[in-house]
Amino acid sequence: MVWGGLPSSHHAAVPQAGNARAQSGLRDCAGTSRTREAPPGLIKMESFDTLNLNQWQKHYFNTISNTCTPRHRADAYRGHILQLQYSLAKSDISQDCTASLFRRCTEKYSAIVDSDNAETGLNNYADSVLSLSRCQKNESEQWQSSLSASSISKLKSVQDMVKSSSEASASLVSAKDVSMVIGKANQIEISGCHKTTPSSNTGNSVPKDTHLIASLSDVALRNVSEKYATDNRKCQTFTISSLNCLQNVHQRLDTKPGADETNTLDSSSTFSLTSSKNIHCDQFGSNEVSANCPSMSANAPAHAGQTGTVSGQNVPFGNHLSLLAPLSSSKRKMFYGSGDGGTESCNSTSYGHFQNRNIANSYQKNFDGGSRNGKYDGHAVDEGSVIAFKTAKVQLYIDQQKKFGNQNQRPMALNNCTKKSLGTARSRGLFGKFVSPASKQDSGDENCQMSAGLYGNNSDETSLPVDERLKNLEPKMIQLIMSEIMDHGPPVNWDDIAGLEFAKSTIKEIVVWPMLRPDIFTGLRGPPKGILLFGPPGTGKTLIGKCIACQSGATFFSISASSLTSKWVGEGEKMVRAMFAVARCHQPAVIFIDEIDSLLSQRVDGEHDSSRRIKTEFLVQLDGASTSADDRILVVGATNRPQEIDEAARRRLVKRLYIPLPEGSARQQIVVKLMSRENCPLSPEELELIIQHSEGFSGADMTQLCCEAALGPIRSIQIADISTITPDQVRPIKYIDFENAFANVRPSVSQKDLELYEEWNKMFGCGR
Ligand SMILES: Nc1ncnc2c1ncn2[C@@H]1O[C@H](COP(=O)(O)OP(=O)(O)OP(=O)(O)O)[C@@H](O)[C@H]1O
Ligand SMILES: [Mg+2]
Repeated sequence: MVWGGLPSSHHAAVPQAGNARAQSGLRDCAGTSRTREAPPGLIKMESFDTLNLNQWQKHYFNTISNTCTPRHRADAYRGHILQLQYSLAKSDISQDCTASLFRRCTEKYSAIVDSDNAETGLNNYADSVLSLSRCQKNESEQWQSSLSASSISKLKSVQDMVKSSSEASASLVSAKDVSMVIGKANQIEISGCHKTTPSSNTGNSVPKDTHLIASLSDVALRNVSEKYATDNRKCQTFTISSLNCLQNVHQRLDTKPGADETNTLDSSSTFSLTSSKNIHCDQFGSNEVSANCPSMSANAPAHAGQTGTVSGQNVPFGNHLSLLAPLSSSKRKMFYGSGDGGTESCNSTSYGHFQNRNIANSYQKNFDGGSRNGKYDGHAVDEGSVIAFKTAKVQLYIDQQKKFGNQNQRPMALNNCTKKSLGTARSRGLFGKFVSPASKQDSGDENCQMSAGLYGNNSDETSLPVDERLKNLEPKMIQLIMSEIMDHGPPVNWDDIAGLEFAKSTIKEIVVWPMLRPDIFTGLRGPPKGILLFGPPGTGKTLIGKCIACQSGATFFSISASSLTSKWVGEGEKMVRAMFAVARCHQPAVIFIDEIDSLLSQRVDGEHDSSRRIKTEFLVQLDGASTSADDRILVVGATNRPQEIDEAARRRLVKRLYIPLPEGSARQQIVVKLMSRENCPLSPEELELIIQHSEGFSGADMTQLCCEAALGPIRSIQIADISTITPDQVRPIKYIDFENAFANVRPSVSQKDLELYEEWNKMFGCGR
């Protein structure tokens, strides 16, 4: 065996026997019988080819040579390591031996690589670079940042801004420049351009009736940190520091007399801090301020106890702080929102409207401690949810979704009903702004957005449910029904309808009660699917429709036949389908079709195809294969031409109620009601005479008669005096005015027409 280049001292550790012995010797090199570790070069000859041997020897020589550079030695040890890996892979040496040798080689290798000694190590590259750089001239020591508070304040633009903001009575800080952080400590920190440091409770108390106005941040309030703790609430400390440099928000600490002292933030006095806890304002100019207050409130007077109020929403003190610059009233309104005044416990959190998402997000993000449920617009807000501004309608919709679920997607109730009108019954009136139904889809209209959200039409709220029944319908039609046709008229009561007792009681029986008690009105007692109100013009048919809308509690769709046929030429039947589909989603629903004769007139030869399709679709929807017996959709039609209605439609409008001309008592009711709002001291005899003279008048005629009589006193005034006379100088309405009015107002219904109605009522009517 030849161990090339190995020093004799190492030979003792070399296995002297053959291959097997050599292997066992290597394997035992870390064992007890041979305690001496084999040097890196101890590898049996037979396991190496010549090349490896040469390399090994070379490496070994390099490691022991004093003349070798650190780099050569490092290479040598790296070579040893590779050789060991190679030998281990070939099972030429034992694992124990490999581990031992590895450790030694690695240590030595690392010692060379990591050493920054220029003679023995390699880790000195940086030194040379640094020494090189040290030779270069470096001016960094002379450099100073210009971004210091003093240098910034010297800038002309900053000074101008400070000056203008000082002069301004209102702050320029907007909520969007303010952020809040809520931490665990019992502190609220409001930081402006200076670093915020919570102050200790060592400030001077604000004397009563003292008004301090501070100019807050010239850079606006960038960070408002609200630190809040669930525990130790009684000694919460609110710290407003670094206020001396805050130029833009005027803060008035207003200590008011009362059971507790009140501190008011915000120069417009809309935000107040009232708390039994301590409020400190440090560095407030030269003043230090602290005051004890019972609660914190916005737009609210001082409250004793733990609860503050944000615009009607009670806020547990310490859970909510929004430092507002005096905002414009609209912005402030948005910020505060309109709360419901509901009381929350001290462990819950209330939010007003957060005008700025950042605030809300920051607030929400950093909310720590206390109850996890808060209130938003009077509705629960879970922790983690992002508070974003929602309109009341959208919020109401969300609430109703929670309440009714997908089954009953009623939108919102107004006066116990939701009224929707299509076409003629729009509330915009004569001078209302034209709203294109098409453009509404893309507009930011709230209703539109809501309906888009409702029906999953490319809205932000795509997560909202899409009703299966609406999937095949055109979104624009659904949106039209949901938003463009919405109408909220003045509420109408049953008492507003004079006379017509039979019709009213029948409608209550058919419409109102089944809506209220659907569990009782089932089977044979189930309500009819259609009602027809027919009678002379001006007798109150449309009025009844409005009353149903308000009193039934159902979703109310008021649709004009002409709008179906004119606006959607060729698409009228789709519109009808969409209307029923939407109504089905909003059960119980009432579809009121005024002048139904124009929609469901008798089908004749040569009729336009589109109107025929509309009729067919309507009949199918009203009582067809696609209609479920459980659907609680009532169609109420009104017409003064009942004889023109198609017989198939007539059959489906099961209850056909005659709405006749008002009787004497009803006419008297109308006159008394209308005159009660005027200065009209009519005697009973005079009233009786008026009723006698108005035989054959419709309700509309009676209304017109009263309007005409009411003009009598005005006509008696000299034209020259019209411009100067005061309302109380106008004389009362007298009987003579009615007499004159009778000369101008005639009954609008002829006797011949009346006979036709009577006849039709006898044939098809359900009334007396
Ligand atoms: N029974 C009534 N009680 C009180 N007011 C009535 C009554 N009937 C009619 N009026 C008055 O007449 C006006 C018109 O009534 P309404 O529009 O309901 O008539 P209509 O039956 O629908 O007529 P048309 O068949 O021409 O549509 C009402 O706004 C109301 O002022
Ligand atoms: Mg009418």
